[in-house]
Amino acid sequence: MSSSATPGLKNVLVTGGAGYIGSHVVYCLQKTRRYKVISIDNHHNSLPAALTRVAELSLEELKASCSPDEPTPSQLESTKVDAHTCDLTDPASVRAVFAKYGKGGIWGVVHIAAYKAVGESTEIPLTYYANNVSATLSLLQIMSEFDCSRIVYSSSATVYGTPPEVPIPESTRLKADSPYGRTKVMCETIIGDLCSAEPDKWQAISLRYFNPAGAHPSGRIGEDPRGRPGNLLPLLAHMAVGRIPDPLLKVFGNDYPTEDGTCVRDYLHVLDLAGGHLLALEALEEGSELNATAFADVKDGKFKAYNLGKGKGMSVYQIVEAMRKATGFGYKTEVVGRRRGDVPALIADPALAQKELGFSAAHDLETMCRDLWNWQKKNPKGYET
Ligand SMILES: O=c1ccn([C@@H]2O[C@H](COP(=O)(O)OP(=O)(O)O[C@H]3O[C@H](CO)[C@H](O)[C@H](O)[C@H]3O)[C@@H](O)[C@H]2O)c(=O)[nH]1
Repeated sequence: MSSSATPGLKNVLVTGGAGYIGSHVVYCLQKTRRYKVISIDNHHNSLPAALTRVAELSLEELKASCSPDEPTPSQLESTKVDAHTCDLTDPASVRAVFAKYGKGGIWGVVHIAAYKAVGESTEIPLTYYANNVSATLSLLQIMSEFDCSRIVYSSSATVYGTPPEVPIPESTRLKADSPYGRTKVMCETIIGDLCSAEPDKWQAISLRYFNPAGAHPSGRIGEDPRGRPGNLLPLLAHMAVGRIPDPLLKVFGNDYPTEDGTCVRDYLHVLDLAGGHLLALEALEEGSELNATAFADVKDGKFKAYNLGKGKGMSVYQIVEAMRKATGFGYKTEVVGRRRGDVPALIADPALAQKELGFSAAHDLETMCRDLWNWQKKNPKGYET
């Protein structure tokens, strides 16, 4: 063990720790007081301030929960993040982070960092393959060198492309429609192959995210996209807070085979999504109950993929209405042509994650929109405020 070990805490490396999902995952890990988080982020689409806020929030919550007693040194340590600004495509700097903790010093990895814009990936595919696939390969090689062989991988509903049916079970064939989606399929394949090749060493869980939204209810951490948001909920939040001149929501198509003609997605609260990562990490703990359940039926290496969604679809118009209620803003909409790459409906079948991990996306749409608006109101310019 390295000198960087804190008794009672497992060291977990989170890639993309300062991002929207990463920061909420780090918060959830810290809340257990069982992990010490190390973060790697290149700040391509995030700011270091996110992790400063997470650490402050965790410390405040810890002190409040201990009071009148003082937190223990291990509890205090769990609220700190060892944050590194480095790029996963640069093996030397990633290796230096692992070297700091030594062989076996990092217990597991939550690998979130990736480029994620579907449209952009069709324009610059090589950048996506390099940043998402090559970087993952390099990370796995470095993990192997340092005897770290537990990984929770951030995948996406995009791996299903246009699914033959909704809700979508994990057994659905993978057939991504974009370079971005194919990077996710490739990384799942690589990780699965590794688990098959060395079944006594590697264990991995891939989490296929549906559409995360919302923010921590404190309004201290949330989504802070650079420039004009491309995704629906942050765009509506930016409109309501006055960041978009002449706000007009372009609805990408109302001629889909859905109830109101607009696309349907499965939106879930980001804290529910982040909680799924905790369950996945627990399932990678040898001897744990979740470990036994998750891998009970696995024959060819310990690799498992789970959908993280609510199992409930919402149309674009339903989302606009929910945000109108949350913000009081009078959204104007205009129907335009379909957006390239959009599919009519993506709804998770979350039964497997519920049964094997005990996962539940408990927050409702109203809470999701309220928390998103609370974050946006308090931070009209995001972390730059
Ligand atoms: O200005 C807008 C923006 C979005 N939409 C619609 O709103 C819905 C949701 O769109 P988002 O861009 O918010 O989300 P997507 O489902 O397209 O994308 C999400 O899911 C993808 C997988 O399907 C990827 O993982 C991606 O990174 C992630 O943001 C879609 O029907 C889209 O057509 C509009 O009508 N107008």
